[in-house]
Amino acid sequence: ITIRKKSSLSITNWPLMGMLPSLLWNLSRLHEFATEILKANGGTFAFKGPSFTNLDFIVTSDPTNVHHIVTKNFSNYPKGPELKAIMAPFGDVLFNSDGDSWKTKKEIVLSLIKTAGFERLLMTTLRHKLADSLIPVLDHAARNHDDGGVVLDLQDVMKRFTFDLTCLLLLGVDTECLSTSFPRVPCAEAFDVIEEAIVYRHCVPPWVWKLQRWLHVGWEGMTVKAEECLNGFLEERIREKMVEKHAKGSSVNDDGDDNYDLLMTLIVETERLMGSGCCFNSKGEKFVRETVVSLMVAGRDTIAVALSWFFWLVATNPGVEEKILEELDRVVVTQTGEEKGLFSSIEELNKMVYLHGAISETLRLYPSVPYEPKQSLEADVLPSGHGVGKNTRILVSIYSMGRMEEVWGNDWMEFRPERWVSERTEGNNIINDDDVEKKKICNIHVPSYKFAAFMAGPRSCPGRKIAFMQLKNIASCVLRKYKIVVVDDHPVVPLPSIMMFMRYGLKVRVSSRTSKSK
Ligand code: HEM
Repeated sequence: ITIRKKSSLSITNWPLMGMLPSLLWNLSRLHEFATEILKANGGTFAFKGPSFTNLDFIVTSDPTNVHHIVTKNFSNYPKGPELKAIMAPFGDVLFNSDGDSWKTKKEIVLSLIKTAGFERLLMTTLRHKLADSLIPVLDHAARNHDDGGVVLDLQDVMKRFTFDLTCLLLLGVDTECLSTSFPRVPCAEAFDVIEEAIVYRHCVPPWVWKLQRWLHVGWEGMTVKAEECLNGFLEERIREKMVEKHAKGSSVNDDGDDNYDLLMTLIVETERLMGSGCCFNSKGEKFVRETVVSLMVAGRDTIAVALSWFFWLVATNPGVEEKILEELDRVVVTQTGEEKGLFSSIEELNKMVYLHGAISETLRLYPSVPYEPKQSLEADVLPSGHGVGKNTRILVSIYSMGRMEEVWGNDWMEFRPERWVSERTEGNNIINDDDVEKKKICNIHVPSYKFAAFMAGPRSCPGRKIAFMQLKNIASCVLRKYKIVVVDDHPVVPLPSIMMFMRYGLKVRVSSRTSKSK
């Protein structure tokens, strides 16, 4: 794929200030601005910061460059020390680790989530949380629909839902953020404050936030308190589990896959790595806590924002909504004692090919993680011909990658799940168009350096399968039960952030599909 240079759109490189004025001017529409610049410059652009700072970086959306950076020359492009400092409020987590520390953490994380036990735990926890919290909240909103209706911020609902779900999966405790009273939950709020602090640190020179942290003022002052709150919450859970482990003695983890306990497994694995009883000291406890935080960061907001964009795209594309509902009517057949279609089995999820396409299409246009930061170790030359100096910051714009005409065609701006669906006929027989039995409908595979929502190479997302299981189950349950209507004139735009949040949330009204409003 060669990305053609479209026009001469460029950014003025001012003496002393470099290109910073244009960047600041366009900050509120950062993703769009980056995409315009990248399209006009063949997919790669060298940004010059003010001459008195160290703010130069290269931004790219060129799949060939991305393949080079994240796979072929992976060892030359770690996350780098700057990201580590920026993300320090979460601790020494997987996302900001490099080298051996990353390998150890990754191995442990994979041993926790790539198991049949975890998959089963996910399915039962999801079923329980859908029935006990998401549906009651949406039912409550739908009951008042005829009286003008309750306006819900669906993004907030999804964030609360995924926080509860993640804590249940990882720690075995229900934080109950999502209920009709929309309570304030300190550990969830602390998590949000830390995330915002990380965005803030990306935007100001390091000496500013370091000084603020030292003085305990501004965002940094709030962040110190938030870290204490989140760490206190996690440490309490870890200590409880340690006590349980010692009470159980050698029978620990004898429950098999049916009663998988992720925190217990993590403690056992940590002790195997660092020695028995290590989780009672600060080093072992820190390792366990940081592994839990890594999985909270990985699996909470990524899912919440993907669902928010999905519901918005579906609500504003009635043709797509109709096709998803048709597919769900066809494939959701099990009657498990509860309402039909409330919760789907793995076999049913696998048959939701069009829904899978709609979710992939959502992530193409609105990837939960819009940028992937890297920093070169040594000088290099990218396949596009751009020179990379030693210690140069690189930003892969995943958002712009989903909008490149050369990759997605000239209808790249359209939300078209059909892009991801292939209808092959079985055998060589020419078949009738409506001979569905013989038609093999499946999803089209797009290489991960083109569809980069889950990134590519050794650091690609190991939670992709789990993510689709969650997204499809939540999406199918909600769509079958409720019609979602976005409030008139509600502005839906991305927040320029490390996560693809909607700036003003997603204000909607919901009505029950079983009532007259279907
Ligand atoms: C829509 C959902 C999701 C999306 C779009 C997504 C996307 C990504 C991306 C882009 C990365 C690379 C980030 C980086 O290197 O900075 C990543 C890494 C990762 N993801 Fe996901 N993710 C999703 C859900 C999940 C879930 C549900 C889990 C686990 C339960 C998970 C676990 C991880 C882990 C552990 C990493 C770190 C990999 C490493 O550094 O080697 N993700 N994800």
